[in-house]
Amino acid sequence: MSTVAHKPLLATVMGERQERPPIWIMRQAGRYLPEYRELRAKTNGFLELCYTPELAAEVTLQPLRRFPLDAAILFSDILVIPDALGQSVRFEAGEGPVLEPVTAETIGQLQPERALEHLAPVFETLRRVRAGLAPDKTLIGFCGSPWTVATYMIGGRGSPDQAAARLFALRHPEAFAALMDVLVQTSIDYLVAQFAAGADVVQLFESWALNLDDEAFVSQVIDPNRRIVEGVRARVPNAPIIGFPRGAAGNIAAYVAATGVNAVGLDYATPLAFAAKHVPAGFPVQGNLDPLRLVAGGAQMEDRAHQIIAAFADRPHIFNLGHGIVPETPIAHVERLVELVRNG
Ligand SMILES: Cc1c2[nH]c(c1CCC(=O)O)Cc1[nH]c(c(CCC(=O)O)c1C)Cc1[nH]c(c(CCC(=O)O)c1C)Cc1[nH]c(c(C)c1CCC(=O)O)C2
Repeated sequence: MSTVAHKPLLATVMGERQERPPIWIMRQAGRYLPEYRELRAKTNGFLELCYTPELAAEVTLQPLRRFPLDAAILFSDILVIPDALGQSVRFEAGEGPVLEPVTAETIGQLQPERALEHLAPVFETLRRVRAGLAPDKTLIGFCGSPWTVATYMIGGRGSPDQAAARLFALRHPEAFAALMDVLVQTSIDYLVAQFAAGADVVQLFESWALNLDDEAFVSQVIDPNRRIVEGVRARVPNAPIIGFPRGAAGNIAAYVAATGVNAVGLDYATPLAFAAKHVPAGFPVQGNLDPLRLVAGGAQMEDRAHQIIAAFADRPHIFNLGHGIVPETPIAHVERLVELVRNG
């Protein structure tokens, strides 16, 4: 009889409090690591790296060779979905992603029927990572949530206030609904295939959950995320799902109550006392150290990390940053943080 290895991070997502919080770091594979920069310099572009399973699997595992993290996260990007739908997506050095914006007229030209085949290398990456990962480590897959992906598809790039997409949703409600339908359905298929390829947990990155009034928050964030959770669970019963609605602020309780996610990621601007009060007792949380405290290190990092651990000591808690690690982060600070979370 084979025994299934205990995965502390997966167990925490499923509602089991651990002796010490398991830890992973958003964007843990990336430019703060010299071995990532070295490998990246040998590729022709960021998307090529995402679509080359041998290299993407290697990059996924790099942070786990350095730090005793509890999870690996698939190395890919949320913008492989628009790319798979046939939209032009480029990553310009120093500029971030640049897309050819969709319009009310061109949304009908997206090609959801070709998306999964285009994403086949991602599933191969997951199978390779699974094979190279210790049995007690959790493998996290992910996708961008529909609203966040739509902000890039409509605006053509990142923006401080997502004005282009917010206005589009108000002026072209039917075209916007059609776009969200395509994104919801493609994301369900994509996540189901990630589970089939070995993911233990998936995270929905709703990085632009801010700047929405509460009506738009329901229609643009809560409803699409709930549809994804329901659609995935219809095909993968009890699928473990973390939602990360960055900037949800006062909408956090509604997000938790209505989407059906198992655990909620908190951004670093969410007050600890607010989260403790408004996320129901016993509900798993993830977060939420300011990434700049990890850059600064020392007492600024350590004291706050202890506060976060204490604030969530009475519930299942996954330690993480409140947003992605930044390239300037010293590796020694990451070592110290992981050590502190594991051993105090
Ligand atoms: C909004 C968003 C994107 N991508 C992602 C989000 C949601 C999370 C968040 O809010 O940070 C998610 C993402 N992007 C990447 C991962 C890999 C897994 C991980 O280690 O967490 C994940 C989970 C790799 C990446 N995605 C990107 C890089 C850097 C590209 C490079 O190596 O040149 C990496 C390692 C590029 C990217 N991709 C995106 C932007 C805005 C940029 C440019 C900004 C930047 O460079 O940091 C879109």
